Amino acid sequence: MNESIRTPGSRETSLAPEPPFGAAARGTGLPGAGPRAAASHRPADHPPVESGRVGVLIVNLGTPDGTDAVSVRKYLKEFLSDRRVIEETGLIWKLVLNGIILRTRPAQKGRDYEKIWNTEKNESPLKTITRSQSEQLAAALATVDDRLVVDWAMRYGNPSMDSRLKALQAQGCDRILLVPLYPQYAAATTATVCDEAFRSLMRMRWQPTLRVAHPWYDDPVYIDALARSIESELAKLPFTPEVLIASFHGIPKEYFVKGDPYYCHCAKTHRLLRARLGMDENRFRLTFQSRFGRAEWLQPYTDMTVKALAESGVKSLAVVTPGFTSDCLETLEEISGENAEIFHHNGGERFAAIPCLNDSAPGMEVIRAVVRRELKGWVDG
Ligand SMILES: C=CC1=C(C)c2cc3[nH]c(cc4nc(cc5[nH]c(cc1n2)c(C)c5CCC(=O)O)C(CCC(=O)O)=C4C)c(C)c3C=C
Ligand SMILES: [Fe+2]
Ligand SMILES: [Fe+2]
Repeated sequence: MNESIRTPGSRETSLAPEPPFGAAARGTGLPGAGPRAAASHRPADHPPVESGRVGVLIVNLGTPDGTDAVSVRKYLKEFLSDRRVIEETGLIWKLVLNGIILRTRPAQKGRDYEKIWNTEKNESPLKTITRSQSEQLAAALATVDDRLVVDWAMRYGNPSMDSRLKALQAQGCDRILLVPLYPQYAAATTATVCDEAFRSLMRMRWQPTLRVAHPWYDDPVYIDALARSIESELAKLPFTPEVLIASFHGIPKEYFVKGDPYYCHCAKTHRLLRARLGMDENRFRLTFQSRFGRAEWLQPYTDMTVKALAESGVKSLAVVTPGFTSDCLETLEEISGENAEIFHHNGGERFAAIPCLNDSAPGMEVIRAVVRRELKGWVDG
């Protein structure tokens, strides 16, 4: 282990429990200084306590457990009942949700999920990729400090945040870094991860100390990884696209008007990436996808831009989705499927969807850089 690294478990003062239960227990025999379990002087009626480890929990949005309508309905109900996602909570919305959306959308979306499903693992790509990111991060951090424990969870569906936070605590993590896997902050994504974490902590007597990673929309490591990935993907294409679109998931315009920084974060990512790629605004466009419902969302809309470009005579187009840490329904079906079709249907000829950073080498560089930065003061090295 790196001698220069000091983590909480290496400090005498963090041993648990101190008097009145008597002298603190020594190490448990696990590598390094932690975790430690209070044993020798613990009163018989006090439960064993482990501490001294540092958890890192990466959290993605969520996904259904299966493509059948029942699984998709369960997932959509949890997702669309979250007030951070749908801020409208009145009776009319409840009637629309239960009477229309949850009756029709699960079967439709189930068919879309079937098109992209990872049949080998029987799960969605979002889950496969998030697990791999967690495993690769764990392997990288194992060489930094053996008290670090890495895990992954989904905000909606499985594995739940509550179950993984409890599992980290049971392994002795009394400090946990939460990493919502969204480079751009939005209340509908980042804030709801925090809400859920604290809901889980509300039920704990001894809460771990929690840190939340700052969004990395303008981090040079992220911009550089995106640029390198785009350049290498474009180099593989048999054509040079006349236009490149950076398509981000949208949010209702009203959320932006009320003060959500999401639009500004996306615009900044796009501006920095455009400068890094040396493209002008006509060649590299910013758009927003995945509109839901009748209200106005952030504009320009991806599908309408794709259609307008094709109609205006653009024959070759590439779309990159920098706001998604992993490929998912919104990139694999909506962009590679629906938007490619819109482009071809309106006169476009060559369309390419550039993969997300996923668990690629540049993608892992970004996650590692974010985690190492946010762990400072807890784990330095
Ligand atoms: C209805 C409101 C929605 C808001 C606001 C919203 C914001 C938002 N979502 C993502 C990332 C993802 N969304 C995904 C799917 C998805 N999103 C919504 C709705 C809102 N999203 C729905 C209903 C769905 C499910 C599919 C559907 O029924 O259309 C996914 C993909 C999940 C998967 O399983 O692959 C991601 C990822 C962000 C980043 C965001 C705000 C910034
Ligand atoms: Fe979404
Ligand atoms: Fe969509």
